[in-house]
Amino acid sequence: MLLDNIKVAIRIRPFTNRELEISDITTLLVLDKETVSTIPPIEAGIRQNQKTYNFNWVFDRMISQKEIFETTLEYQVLSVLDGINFTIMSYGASGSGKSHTLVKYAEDYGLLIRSINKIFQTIQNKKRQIAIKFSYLEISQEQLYDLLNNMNTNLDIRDDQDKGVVIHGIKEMEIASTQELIQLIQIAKKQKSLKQHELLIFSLYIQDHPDGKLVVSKLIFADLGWVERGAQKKKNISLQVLNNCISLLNEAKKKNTQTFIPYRNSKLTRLLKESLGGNSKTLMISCVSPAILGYEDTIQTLEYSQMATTITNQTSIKVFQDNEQQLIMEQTNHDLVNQNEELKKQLNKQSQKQNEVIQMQQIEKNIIQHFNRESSIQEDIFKMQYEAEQMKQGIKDKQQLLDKIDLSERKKYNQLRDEIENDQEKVELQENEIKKLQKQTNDFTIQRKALQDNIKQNSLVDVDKLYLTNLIEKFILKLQLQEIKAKESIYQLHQQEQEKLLSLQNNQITLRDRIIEEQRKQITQNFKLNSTKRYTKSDGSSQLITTSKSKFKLNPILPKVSDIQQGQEPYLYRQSSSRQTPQLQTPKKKSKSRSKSKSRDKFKTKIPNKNVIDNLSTPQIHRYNALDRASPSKLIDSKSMVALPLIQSNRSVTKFVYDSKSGGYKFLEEQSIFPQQVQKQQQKQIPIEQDKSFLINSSRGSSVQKNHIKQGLLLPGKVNESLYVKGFINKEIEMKMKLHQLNLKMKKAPQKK
Ligand SMILES: Nc1ncnc2c1ncn2[C@@H]1O[C@H](COP(=O)(O)OP(=O)(O)OP(=O)(O)O)[C@@H](O)[C@H]1O
Repeated sequence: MLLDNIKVAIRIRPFTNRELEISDITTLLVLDKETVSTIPPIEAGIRQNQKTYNFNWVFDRMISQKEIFETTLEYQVLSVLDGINFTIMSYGASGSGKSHTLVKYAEDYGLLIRSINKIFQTIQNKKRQIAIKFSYLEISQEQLYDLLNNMNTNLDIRDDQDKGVVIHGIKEMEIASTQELIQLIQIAKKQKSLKQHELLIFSLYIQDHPDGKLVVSKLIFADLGWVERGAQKKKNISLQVLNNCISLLNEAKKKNTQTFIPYRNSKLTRLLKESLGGNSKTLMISCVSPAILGYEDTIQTLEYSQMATTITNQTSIKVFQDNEQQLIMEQTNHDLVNQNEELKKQLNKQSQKQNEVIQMQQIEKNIIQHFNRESSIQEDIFKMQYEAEQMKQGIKDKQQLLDKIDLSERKKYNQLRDEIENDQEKVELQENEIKKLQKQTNDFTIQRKALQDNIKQNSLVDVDKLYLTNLIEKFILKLQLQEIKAKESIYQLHQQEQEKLLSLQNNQITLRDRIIEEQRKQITQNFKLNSTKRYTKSDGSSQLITTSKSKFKLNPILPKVSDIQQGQEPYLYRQSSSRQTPQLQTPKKKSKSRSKSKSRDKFKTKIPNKNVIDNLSTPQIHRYNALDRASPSKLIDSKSMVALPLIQSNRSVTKFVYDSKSGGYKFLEEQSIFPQQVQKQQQKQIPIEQDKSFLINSSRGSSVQKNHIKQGLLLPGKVNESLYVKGFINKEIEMKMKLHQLNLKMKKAPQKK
């Protein structure tokens, strides 16, 4: 049995940036390698005298981890290979550098990694047969947690006669290298909870001890938590008991008496019982801050650390009996082999899983990035298409406005025309941009395929593959939805435009019907009045025939227009009796076959002769009419009062009048226009393009004026027969068809969704 005092090293850590902001004055003065003196800070107003402490080692701020290890442990720790227990504990306030000094397991390694590495090096060099088992636990709020197996929540400390203090149920893993230890710590740290005290325990099974017997030793690294402030303060019982034990052991030593040491009062002191006055070599690394901020903690650390220097341990080697040794060896070997396998499997599994996760995350990221790009380009295209459509509509509206502007308002006219040109340029630019973007989308199909192939070819598990395939499907669906939505809004835009047009045209149809009705009445009236009068044949007979035919379509004797021979100008011929029905005569010599027909004998074919007077007792509808010549859109203005000459006979003219004051239309029969006047008007040719006005008769009597008619409401030309009217009706049907198709399309769109 060897008597050996606890060794205590003081490590002063460097100032932190935060501490330097307050003050760079140190509270500790290192007098030599073993002595440190406190400098009570005046700023803190603490009335204390300077005090000097002695330790085994005092390490100043700039000392390296390596130096500390080489000074305090490099060879000392190897005593565990001889069967002697060894404990290294870090003690000190929060943030004083305990973990940094003791358990740092990356880069600037702490004492733990350096010690284990030294042990493995030694075992390897001397080819010694030693097995090392590792267990890792945490003490928090007087509870033990197994950090190598988080399922183990029911750990229990027991006292064994032969083995000393034993943690029942704790997992022990065999380690064969420093690297394995680092990996285990890394895994364990992930499940670490609130840190208070951490204990890393190594059991060394020494098979080649010079005694020829199995020797077991323990190496413990204890990273002790400090007294927590606030709510935690009372709960760190373990540290309070530890301080108490140190204090009592120190007193006992000073007084040279036997004192009861309350190790059992806390989990920590129970586990460290052998390290404090028991069978173990112990190194206490006390960490302190040089800053004024931590002065009180520094003093407390130095005080307890100094007390610890007086504690004496008695070290002895624990040797097992032969048969017992054999059993333990076999058991240990068996355990070690199993645990080794398990560890390797775990590590393999973990790295494989990690690879899969990384691969999967990468593919997922690629998919998301790709479809975000697709979506944003598609959105841009639709947005621009919508804007272009809006602009086009705007242009149409402006165009209509332009048509209404009178040429006399040249400035306004030019301004609007420029605006239209500008808008057209903008639309062109927009459409070019759209084309550019659409070019970019060409590659998307190939890229999508590449993403799908990547999933198939990858060594991912089926669940992951399925997830990624579904992800692509989901994005494609989203894009389709986006497309339908965008098209819907463009359809709506078109629909609005068409509805606008349709309602306008409906108004015109109503108007037309009213005109027709009035015209019919007028014709019937005139027919009765003038039935006995004779009329001269009109030129332009084809139109006259068409008109007359329509007006007298109830008369079954009248031939169809198609019956009239080509090249022969048909005209209406009226037989002598004024009461006879009007009949058509065609020239005889050019239609021999027809002349044979009995039914047509009544009609004599005649070479058109301007002198022949048509005695057909129908009202002669004035051939030249502004309605015939002028574009219908020029005939009526919805804003001013306009009279539209509709039907003219020798005696009267009936006009269709829009009265903006009353907001409606009305029919007026006006004063007579004599045939001579009519003739004059007929001869007067007004070019359609230039005709911005036409002659109207004001309802206010004789003031026959040439009024300026602004273009406005569309009105059918020659009421019921002009090509325009026919075209208009066709257009209406066409529009309705379009609207119907559009509606069908719109109904289908949500079904697609
Ligand atoms: N000697 C040193 N050199 C450089 N940095 C250090 C040193 N000591 C401590 N630090 C740094 O100071 C910070 C606190 O150190 P550490 O976590 O080791 O303190 P602690 O005493 O273990 O604190 P706690 O008890 O709260 O866990 C860490 O960022 C650490 O890297």
